[in-house]
Amino acid sequence: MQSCLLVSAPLDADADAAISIRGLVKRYGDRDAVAGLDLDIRRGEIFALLGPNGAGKTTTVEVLEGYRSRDEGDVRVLGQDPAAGGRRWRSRIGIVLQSGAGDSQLTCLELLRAQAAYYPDPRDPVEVLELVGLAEKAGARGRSLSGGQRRRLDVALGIVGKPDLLFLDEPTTGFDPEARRQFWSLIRSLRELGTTMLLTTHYLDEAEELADRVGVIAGGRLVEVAVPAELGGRQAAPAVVSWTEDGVRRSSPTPTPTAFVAELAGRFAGEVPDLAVTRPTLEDVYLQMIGQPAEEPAR
Ligand SMILES: Nc1ncnc2c1ncn2[C@@H]1O[C@H](COP(=O)(O)OP(=O)(O)OP(=O)(O)O)[C@@H](O)[C@H]1O
Repeated sequence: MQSCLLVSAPLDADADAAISIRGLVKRYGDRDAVAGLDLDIRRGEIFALLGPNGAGKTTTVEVLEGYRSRDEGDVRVLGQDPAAGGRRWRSRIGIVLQSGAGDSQLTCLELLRAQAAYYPDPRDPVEVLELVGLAEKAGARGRSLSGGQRRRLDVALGIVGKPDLLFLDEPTTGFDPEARRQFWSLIRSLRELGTTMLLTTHYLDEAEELADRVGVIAGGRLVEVAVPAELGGRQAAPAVVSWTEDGVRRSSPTPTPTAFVAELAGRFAGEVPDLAVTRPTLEDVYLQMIGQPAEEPAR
């Protein structure tokens, strides 16, 4: 039995993973929007899918949600093929789309109650409003909410069914910095409750802050999957030590920054002016991976 599993594991989707994808292909006409994608997302994990516009993120996620057909490949979401997922399977999945239900005439609580009625074992709508920080807006109509509050309502609607797996599509677009931080803390609370999350985002700091692992997709292919700190060999990349000397900003890459700084400190006999030790950011390695320069050239 064991040897059989070992032989077949690389080819077959993993039924124990929250999401397992093998050889996914989706074509629009003669164009491959997704061109042979393999990925496993573990239960309880927060996974961020990164990629430039048109990379294939939405197409992939829609296949996983059961809203888009595929041309090739084996896909399992919570152990089911989403193309054949029934009502019971769907009730275990939550989806937070880019544009939500914020314009509704119903109040927040009414909306949540209506949504909860579709699920066999929903969360208490009042508790969900508290969890997303909208308790005081229970009686407010969706259209009276601010942009950030509407997004929280979208998340509330996505989680009221107590999903095992939550899809979040660019959840914090348009948030102010404080609202984003509050939202991140909400996502962490959901993780503590055991929810697996697949997040697409264009914010690299968001991926770094939240994700256990990130996957970079470009041209319909997965370029790399790694924990954020290790993407693109970041951890092993040489540090860059920068300082100011004789009024000039200097910098030097070094594999041994501690020794380098000690030597500098000796030379300056005390504080090294404007000393900084940096390593490539997630954004640096991401832009390199997708073939973009780290900084836009001046026009
Ligand atoms: N319904 C469709 N018909 C034809 N082509 C499509 C369709 N949907 C997507 N595409 C194409 O498939 C490719 C992948 O699109 P997709 O929306 O999956 O990218 P994305 O990574 O989600 O982009 P974004 O970051 O802009 O949301 C793009 O070239 C897009 O133009």
